[in-house]
Amino acid sequence: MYVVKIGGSLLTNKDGYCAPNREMVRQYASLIAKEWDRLSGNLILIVGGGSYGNAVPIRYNLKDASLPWREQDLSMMTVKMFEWLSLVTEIFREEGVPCYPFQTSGYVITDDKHPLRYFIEPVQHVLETNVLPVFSGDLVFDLSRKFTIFSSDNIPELFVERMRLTRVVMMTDVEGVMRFDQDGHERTLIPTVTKENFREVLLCTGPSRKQDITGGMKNKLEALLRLAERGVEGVITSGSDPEALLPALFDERPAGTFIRPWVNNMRRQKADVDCVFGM
Ligand SMILES: Nc1ncnc2c1ncn2[C@@H]1O[C@H](COP(=O)(O)OP(=O)(O)OP(=O)(O)O)[C@@H](O)[C@H]1O
Ligand SMILES: C=C(C)CCOP(=O)(O)O
Repeated sequence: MYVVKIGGSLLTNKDGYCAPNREMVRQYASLIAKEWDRLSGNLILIVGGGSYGNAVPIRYNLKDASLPWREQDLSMMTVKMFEWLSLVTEIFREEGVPCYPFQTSGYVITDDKHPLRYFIEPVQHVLETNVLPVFSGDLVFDLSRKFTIFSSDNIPELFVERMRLTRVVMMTDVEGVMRFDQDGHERTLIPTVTKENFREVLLCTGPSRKQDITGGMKNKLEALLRLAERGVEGVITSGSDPEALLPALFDERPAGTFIRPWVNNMRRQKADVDCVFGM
């Protein structure tokens, strides 16, 4: 099973308000349509929040339940997110990819931002039907915080216990995880993240330079590190050319930053997991 997250920085104008880049969505849809025989039943798609997921909570004070939000606005994150998921589903359908959108607050409950209970069985049915499951972040209900904003970067971890994930690819608006020189001008790509260097690489990551409330590159890398210690390969790479998707999914050493797992997925059992990062 492969999971690809296409960043909101690619599929929307991230500094706007609910401003989709329909042409980019269509290009990804058409590429996946061409490869559908190979991908159907093996691929889960996640779309980033972009100017939906990161702008709506600011407009309606829903970034955090401690803010003065209004009850009549509680629905707005989910309504707008599902508008975005529906648009993606519609474009994929027009291009010949059968999709099914999942609304995240309907199947996940968190406690202090961490997923506590979630129901993945319907996703397995969608995959068995050779339909592409499509996910996004959302406002989700939280036992200790009332609600929280759940990033699309954290969706892949919901599948790891139930499915044998091979690789999770995150396509975004930079080449991968970059290291900046001291005056912040020169930057070089970090090609590989391992059990040995992940602490140092994490120090290079930070928030997004665009409108973003979920932690930018840092949250992305942390999510992929937790997956690495469950035996899942991770890739962070540029998706400004949608043609980069297939090599990112299938090449042994894809462009961008490769996060090499430090347990063997094939033999992985709970007790085997060598957790040095966070699970
Ligand atoms: N070390 C780093 N290397 C590369 N980018 C970094 C680094 N640290 C922070 N960033 C920022 O992280 C951004 C990518 O994260 P961001 O969450 O904005 O992307 P996305 O996943 O495409 O969007 P969305 O979260 O809306 O889906 C980059 O554009 C950059 O501004
Ligand atoms: C999508 C929501 C609700 C939050 C933001 O999501 P992300 O930009 O995909 O991390």
